[in-house]
Amino acid sequence: MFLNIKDLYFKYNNSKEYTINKLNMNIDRGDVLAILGESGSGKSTILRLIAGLEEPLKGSISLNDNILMDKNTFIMPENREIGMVFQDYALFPHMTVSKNILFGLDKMNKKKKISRLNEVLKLIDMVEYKDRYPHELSGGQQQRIALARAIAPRPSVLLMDEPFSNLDADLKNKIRKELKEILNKADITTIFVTHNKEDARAIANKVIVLDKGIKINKGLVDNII
Ligand SMILES: Nc1ncnc2c1ncn2[C@@H]1O[C@H](COP(=O)(O)OP(=O)(O)OP(=O)(O)O)[C@@H](O)[C@H]1O
Repeated sequence: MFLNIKDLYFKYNNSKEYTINKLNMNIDRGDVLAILGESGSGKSTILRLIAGLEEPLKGSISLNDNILMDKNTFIMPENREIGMVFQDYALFPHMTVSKNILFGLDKMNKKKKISRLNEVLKLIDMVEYKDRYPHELSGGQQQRIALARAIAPRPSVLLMDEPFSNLDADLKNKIRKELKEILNKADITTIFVTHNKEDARAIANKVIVLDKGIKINKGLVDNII
């Protein structure tokens, strides 16, 4: 297995109960996994734990045979090779599309950076938008830029928090299709969280269902929802 989470427990400082309660989860390379659950079930918290933005109380997380965290180890977020697309996209408003995407590529030399920038712009079909600012883009376009920025450094895993929550209902079908195509083309292992079964069905091949921080079901999308 590619990403392995074992007996993970987590609690926010001001909370009495575990937010994540003995979570076990595996994902294979190339999977697109949906974490499905109601508001407050702990979906975003799982992504933050995988990304290293929160520290679990107990358990372990490993990626591609490297331990990201266990009782002796804690790899910092910037060293985890994980890309994240936040619910509000978190684009830098004062930077153009190109600058936003280049931001994650600071370790590459200039020639490689430009070549990777052009590659991801083509992948998301937005070459002609490269000099625009985020406020000059639609919600769906901003989402694609956030996606391009996250995958530009070729992370091992892509995490997406509620990728459709900010989008117009009419646009949803189109954007679901686009996102699925981009993820297929980029061939990237992905975990995304959603409260919407249709989102999970449209994009994911596997799903886990979460209730109050506890995994209650898992499997192939076709068998579960
Ligand atoms: N920074 C925080 N401090 C304290 N409690 C928090 C914090 N962030 C989240 N929580 C609590 O942890 C629980 C899980 O939150 P989380 O955001 O992971 O849920 P979620 O399933 O992603 O919800 P939503 O679908 O509404 O985004 C909730 O009860 C929430 O109130």
